[in-house]
Amino acid sequence: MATILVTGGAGYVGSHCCLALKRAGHDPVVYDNLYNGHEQLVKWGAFERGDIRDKARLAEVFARHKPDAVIHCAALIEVGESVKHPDRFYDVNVTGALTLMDVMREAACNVFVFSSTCAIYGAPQRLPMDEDHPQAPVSPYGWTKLMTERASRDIAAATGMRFAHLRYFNAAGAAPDEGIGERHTPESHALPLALFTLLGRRDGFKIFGTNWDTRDGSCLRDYVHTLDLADAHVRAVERLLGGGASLAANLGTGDGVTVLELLAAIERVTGQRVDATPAPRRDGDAPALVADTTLVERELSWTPHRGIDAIIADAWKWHAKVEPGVFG
Ligand SMILES: NC(=O)c1ccc[n+]([C@@H]2O[C@H](COP(=O)([O-])OP(=O)(O)OC[C@H]3O[C@@H](n4cnc5c(N)ncnc54)[C@H](O)[C@@H]3O)[C@@H](O)[C@H]2O)c1
Ligand SMILES: O=c1ccn([C@@H]2O[C@H](COP(=O)(O)OP(=O)(O)O[C@H]3O[C@H](CO)[C@@H](O)[C@H](O)[C@H]3O)[C@@H](O)[C@H]2O)c(=O)[nH]1
Repeated sequence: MATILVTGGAGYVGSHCCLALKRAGHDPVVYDNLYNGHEQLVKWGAFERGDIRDKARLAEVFARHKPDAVIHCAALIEVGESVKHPDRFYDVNVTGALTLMDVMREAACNVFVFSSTCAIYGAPQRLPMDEDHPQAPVSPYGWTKLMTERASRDIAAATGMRFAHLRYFNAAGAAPDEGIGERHTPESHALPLALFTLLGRRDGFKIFGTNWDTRDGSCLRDYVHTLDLADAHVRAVERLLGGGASLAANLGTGDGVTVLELLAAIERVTGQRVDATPAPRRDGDAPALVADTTLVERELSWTPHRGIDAIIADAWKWHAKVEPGVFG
């Protein structure tokens, strides 16, 4: 059993990582400033409130819990906001990661699992996208993630730290039976927004572009269940703690789903039709993003077990039944 510090563990992906760590026999400790997180989502270990840019507070938490490894999920995540306020994103996502790795070095904590993103690749030059795809982010958010990957690679070479850069495609789904799921404020992701329409929390769903070069004209994405994502984090931590080599790996399913297919799947799963209307393309969107998962299957023996219907069913149960109770 290892003690794992999960930064951003009061957030969406981080809370699922804590559940998976606990199920695997480990001891998660959440470090989060609650900027976008929720204390109600911290259910499987200690909670330490703090900012990843606060070196003294981090050092105190490392001294108290002596983590064997870090899963670094804490970040600002809104791509559009990163265009408006790049300084904030570089500060939290890059300075915060550097501060965290500095404290890790001082505490002789050598395992760093990092929430990266397919946004580091930028516009797709080939599909599916493998890890050697050219890296040319189109937003400051993507750059902060790429810079953190680069910095941790260099720090690892100098210090002996080992890393796993996990490049998520579209995280989706929930663990409603465990009382955790997605709650971003503001929400910008397609699946929760479509479900909010069914729940009367939004007036209608806008399909951002219907003339893309895809099989039905709407954008194609690779949705991966957060429980599958979390399982990959546990595998990555265990590999590195066991002395395994660093890696950078895509986390996706390899199967693309268009926005129109997502809406059809929602109708299939919930029995209700989303009121959706075509709208102009959203700035910064790529037409299609799909992962090549060969590397992660080989290196972590990881395959996602939940397809789009299971993702929607869990998200639907979370938003419709569980989330209102969790947040009062
Ligand atoms: N959701 C996705 O589809 C997706 C895709 C690719 C990558 N990612 C990455 O996964 C990670 C988690 O994303 P998420 O969807 O769970 O977002 P989230 O907002 O739910 O979680 C991020 C957490 O980080 C915390 N945080 C923010 N700034 C902090 C700071 N300065 N100090 C301490 N804690 C801070 C927030 O309070 C929040 O709990 C992020 O790094 C994100 O970039 C997410
Ligand atoms: O109201 C909406 C919201 C989204 N979409 C479309 O749905 C798809 C998925 O959008 P969204 O759920 O917002 O995810 P992405 O924009 O694909 O962003 C994901 O992929 C990025 C990498 O490109 C990551 O950085 C993000 O964190 C992650 O959420 C895109 O084609 C959007 O254009 C709509 O049509 N209507």
